[in-house]
Amino acid sequence: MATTHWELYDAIVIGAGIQGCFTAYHFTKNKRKVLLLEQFFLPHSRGSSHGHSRITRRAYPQDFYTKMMEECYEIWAQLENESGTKLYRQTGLLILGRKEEAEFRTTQDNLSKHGVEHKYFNWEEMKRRFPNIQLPPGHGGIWESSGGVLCADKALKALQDLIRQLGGVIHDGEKVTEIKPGFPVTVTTTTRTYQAKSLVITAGPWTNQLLLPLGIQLPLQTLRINVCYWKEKVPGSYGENFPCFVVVFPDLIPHHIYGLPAGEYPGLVKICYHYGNKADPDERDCPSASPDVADVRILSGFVRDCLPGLQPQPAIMECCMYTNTPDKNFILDRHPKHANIVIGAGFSGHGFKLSPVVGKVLYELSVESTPSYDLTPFRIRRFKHQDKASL
Ligand SMILES: Cc1cc2nc3c(=O)[nH]c(=O)nc-3n(C[C@H](O)[C@H](O)[C@H](O)COP(=O)(O)OP(=O)(O)OC[C@H]3O[C@@H](n4cnc5c(N)ncnc54)[C@H](O)[C@@H]3O)c2cc1C
Ligand SMILES: O=C(O)[C@@H]1CCCC=N1
Repeated sequence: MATTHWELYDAIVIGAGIQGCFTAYHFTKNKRKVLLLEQFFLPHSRGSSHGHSRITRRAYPQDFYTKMMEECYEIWAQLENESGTKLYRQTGLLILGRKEEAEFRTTQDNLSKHGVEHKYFNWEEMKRRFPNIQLPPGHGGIWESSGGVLCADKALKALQDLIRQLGGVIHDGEKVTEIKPGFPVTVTTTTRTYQAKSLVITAGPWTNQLLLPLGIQLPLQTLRINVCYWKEKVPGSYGENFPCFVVVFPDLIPHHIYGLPAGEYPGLVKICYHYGNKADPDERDCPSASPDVADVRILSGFVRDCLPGLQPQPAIMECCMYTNTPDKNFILDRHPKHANIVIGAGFSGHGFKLSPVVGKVLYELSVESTPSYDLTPFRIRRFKHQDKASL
């Protein structure tokens, strides 16, 4: 039976992925008592935040993300200073596509509007500057020099160390099994019961499991993503001086492809498809899941045609989870009936870079201070006519 722990926390945060860690970090920075609960022993690789690397960039078609990224870059730098750990490598980033295509053009316009340094390279310029990228005719690249790589595992460790140093409490290996709404909110795990003034749920692909007894289901799709690594034919050709890239070829490939320079594993370039197979996070690796590999076939074709210096079959395949919303925008909101329960979910495969501001906003919602950003695009009520939603 779970024993009761009689300390009243300002907040309990469920889930020590990057969003829960940054939320707990903002609580401790603001001198609030926070308890971060994680079902698995840390570190673990069963959610969405593990692995060595993530892309960071300001290049987005939606200007609310570009705006948020300004402060994200500042907080990432602050975290580097406070932890004494290098977390960001500036590699530059290319968005590859066609000027005539809406998303490509909106991204370029958005960078101009926000004064972000960037350039457009047409097909000939791309060929000259990046001879190891072979684009289809008529395609070009938007170059954003501030794009780069974030060190994901190191960031999680840095945040968890700082949360503890600043007086926050982290309990790993404790799965939350029951939430009793109210003031205070009562949270029971596999070992103990706790109370807090507010609760933040940042449970990644497990979010709807926790929300079911709280009377809502969000329209979230949980996907198993194949994380593929591709071998350089000539060692070093896609390493040090190669940028991150995002491929936006909607006429040829239904979802984005993205890549990061070799470095994580020597001589291997990480290239993934921005879509996967539907999967329950608890059954991600079960042999019965037998995912189809249409994504890997698409990636192989892209590598063969556009990155001729790489072997066109993956050398390593790992696994990660996405939690997608129908519009691929995040959910950052309060529970519709319980105002002291805050939800951060649906990061749709692009939430890592934005986690410093996500954590700040979730903190602000919990302590009822005015959010620093307009949260209209992230509200739960935008789904009120959605089939899968029960709000
Ligand atoms: C292959 C891949 C590549 C990506 N690339 C990029 C990129 O280049 N750039 C970018 O910005 N983003 C990228 N992302 C997206 C980004 O990594 C995610 O948006 C982000 O990690 C989501 O974090 P999270 O904290 O919401 O979820 P998670 O990391 O899944 O964390 C949720 C946590 O909650 C815990 N939990 C769940 N239920 C309970 C419970 N009942 N009790 C206690 N704990 C619980 C889980 O164990 C887990 O640790 C990528 C994602 C993947 C999978
Ligand atoms: O968020 C990112 O930058 C990457 C690349 C584009 C698709 C998803 N993740």
